[in-house]
Amino acid sequence: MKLKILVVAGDGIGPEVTNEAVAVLQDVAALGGHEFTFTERRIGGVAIVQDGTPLPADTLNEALASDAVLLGAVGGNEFNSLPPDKRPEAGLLQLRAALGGFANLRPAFAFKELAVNSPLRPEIVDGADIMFVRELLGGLYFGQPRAWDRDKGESWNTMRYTRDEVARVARIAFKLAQGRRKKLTSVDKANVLEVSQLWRATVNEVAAEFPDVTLEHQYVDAMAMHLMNQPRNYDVVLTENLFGDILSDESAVITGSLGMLPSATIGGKVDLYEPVHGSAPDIAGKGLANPLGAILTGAMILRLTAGLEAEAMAVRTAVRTVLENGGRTADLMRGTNPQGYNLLSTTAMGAQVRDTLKQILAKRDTLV
Ligand SMILES: NC(=O)c1ccc[n+]([C@@H]2O[C@H](COP(=O)([O-])OP(=O)(O)OC[C@H]3O[C@@H](n4cnc5c(N)ncnc54)[C@H](O)[C@@H]3O)[C@@H](O)[C@H]2O)c1
Ligand SMILES: CC(C)[C@H](C(=O)O)[C@@H](O)C(=O)O
Ligand SMILES: [Mg+2]
Repeated sequence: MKLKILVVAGDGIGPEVTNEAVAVLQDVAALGGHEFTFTERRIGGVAIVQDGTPLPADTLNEALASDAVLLGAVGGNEFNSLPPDKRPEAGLLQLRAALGGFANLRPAFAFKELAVNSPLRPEIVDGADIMFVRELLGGLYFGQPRAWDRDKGESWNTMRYTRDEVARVARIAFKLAQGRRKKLTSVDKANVLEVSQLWRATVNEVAAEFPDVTLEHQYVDAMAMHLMNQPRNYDVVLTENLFGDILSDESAVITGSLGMLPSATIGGKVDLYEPVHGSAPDIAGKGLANPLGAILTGAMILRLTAGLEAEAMAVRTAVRTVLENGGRTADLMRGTNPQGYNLLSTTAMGAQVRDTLKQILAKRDTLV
């Protein structure tokens, strides 16, 4: 099959981790006789410096002409004094809005090999497998008005949702739950916010279309606690933009590292793929970044945009096998006795995944 992928590697560890994801996808294409083409464009801080804007028109045009966009990360400390609409992060928000994907799927899967990395007890995290569905185009991120009136010493952001915006993302979450363990937890703050009351009422309405799915509601503050106490209780977790941002990073505690988390954004003109983590300025350029979140994001491209389910599974199996064999980036060493593990750089981890993947795909071909 043919696939045109735009790579916007961005800032910090973005280029380091996307390089590894692209190399994995190139191997999948070569071994399977698929034609994947990769184009690179600038976004974020690197684009501010070189083009004067965090989302150059040329990047956006290329994105709109692609089947999928793979983003590394944006942001850096040198931009911290800029107002939000001028920062590298603004380029990412503009890209998300232009591509139109509103359902951001953030799976948090606890590989059992990494249970020891979690500060939670292994018996709590082992087997946890949550699909967060984060609404990505509404809420405080995009609501108007937004401003900081320096003279008055007052600032505003607006949390706004329409019924249709909630219903369309809820339908995606219910459909995902139907294909999984048939449980949906919708997270809001309906005890305080009108927006959350509309959210909850709309989710209840949509639930009537999916009678086989069990729906429960949780307040976001309690959910932050439940996630740590009993992560295995959750299947699909649906929530609005900012709550989803926060809870998905929290789920890094379950998976052992933020560097393990992939994401895919669907429902728009072009699918957008990004690991959940940011540009990690504290470790950028040192070969310390864990590329597995980006590589698993590549697997989501294979599954969701390319429809190559077996190849997506093979990538995941390759990741698991490398972990089983003791391969660890530095972030995955935390909490472990280093003996018995191989400390790998970003590129060495990518290479191990690819070597293992080649073996898996070669075996599969002999079986077919
Ligand atoms: N999608 C994105 O582009 C995105 C997402 C989140 C944050 N950001 C931006 O990134 C910048 C840094 O933000 P932050 O430090 O709060 O969050 P971060 O996700 O960049 O890093 C948080 C912590 O996790 C570690 N970490 C993150 N990814 C890792 C990986 N792959 N391997 C190993 N360790 C990893 C970092 O070293 C750091 O200690 C900010 O400008 C922020 O706005 C961008
Ligand atoms: C960088 C920022 C705009 C982004 C978000 O808040 O959506 C990030 O934290 C994420 O989780 O993708
Ligand atoms: Mg985030």
